[in-house]
Amino acid sequence: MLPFARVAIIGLGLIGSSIARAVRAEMPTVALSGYDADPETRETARAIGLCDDIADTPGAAVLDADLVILCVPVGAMGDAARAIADDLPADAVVSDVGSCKESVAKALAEALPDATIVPAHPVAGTERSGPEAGFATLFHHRWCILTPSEGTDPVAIERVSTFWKRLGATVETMEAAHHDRVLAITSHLPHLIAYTIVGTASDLEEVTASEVIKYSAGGFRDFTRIAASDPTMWRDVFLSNREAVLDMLQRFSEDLSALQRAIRWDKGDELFDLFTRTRAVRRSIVEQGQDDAAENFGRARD
Ligand SMILES: NC(=O)c1ccc[n+]([C@@H]2O[C@H](COP(=O)([O-])OP(=O)(O)OC[C@H]3O[C@@H](n4cnc5c(N)ncnc54)[C@H](O)[C@@H]3O)[C@@H](O)[C@H]2O)c1
Ligand SMILES: O=C(O)C(=O)C[C@]1(C(=O)O)C=C[C@@H](O)C=C1
Repeated sequence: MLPFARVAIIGLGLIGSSIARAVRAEMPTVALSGYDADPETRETARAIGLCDDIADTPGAAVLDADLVILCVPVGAMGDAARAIADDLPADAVVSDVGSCKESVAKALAEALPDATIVPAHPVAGTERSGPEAGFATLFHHRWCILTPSEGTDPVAIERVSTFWKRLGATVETMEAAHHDRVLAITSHLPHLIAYTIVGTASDLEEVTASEVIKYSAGGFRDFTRIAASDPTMWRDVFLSNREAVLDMLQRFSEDLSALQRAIRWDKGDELFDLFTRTRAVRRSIVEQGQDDAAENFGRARD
């Protein structure tokens, strides 16, 4: 049985459009409506037939929905929720896909005090954005983390969980604060490091900077992919998950200083031991079959 019959997607960028495509592929009888604040994005969504209906107002998009998913940058979640408040059906479940959960849960609860809210975070994406960047298989074999607050209707949680499983994801539930600490180190800090290293390289003297581009090899290239990620989305992530990111950054800086010392004082054993430990981490990730990112990116570009 389908967990929902009428799904409204607010925000039709990479994640919203991927959900729309995945719903079409996996649950074709579900009625899909969509809305995006950007008129050009709405036009594109109509032109590519992303949903059954692309509304011109957020209220019109959610009028008949039994599931509403907010797929906007985390800093815009509160605005997007306020914009649907008057038209949201009383029995609709509201969810989101934000990359941080505590701040979003607070914004949604304030904007929609009477709604049933089941926050979610599909841990899957690419550096691209917009309605044409999405693809139906984005969530296959990827985690989707639900962070419902205490007292949330278990039936609503189960329905949202079933929805994500139908899109190919593996679902896990955890507390929002814990989610934000875990993702601070596994996703947010890596993006900060990528933005920094590419920024540093591009600030080098003119000749060297052009050589950096010309000779960029595997490692740096991978950083440039991550550093091409959407500026609005990532500005919002860092400002919304401030405490956890600053804490992880402090620990990272201390470890980086230790490495700096090891290089300065010729402590080869320290370097070797660390690199041996990190190689084991990579191998265990590959063994668990979690390294299908490259495959996903290949599909994204087909
Ligand atoms: N990109 C990723 O890798 C990824 C992965 C998982 C979760 N997320 C989360 O998904 C959300 C969307 O990210 P994305 O990558 O799809 O971004 P995107 O830039 O591709 O799309 C966001 C869309 O939201 C629209 N929008 C902004 N404010 C709005 C509002 N108030 N009402 C309606 N539409 C509005 C924008 O016009 C844009 O089309 C973010 O919260 C992000 O943290 C992103
Ligand atoms: O691989 C990428 O391009 C991503 O940025 C995806 C990624 C991640 O860090 O893993 C980015 C942000 C999300 O909230 C979830 C997934």
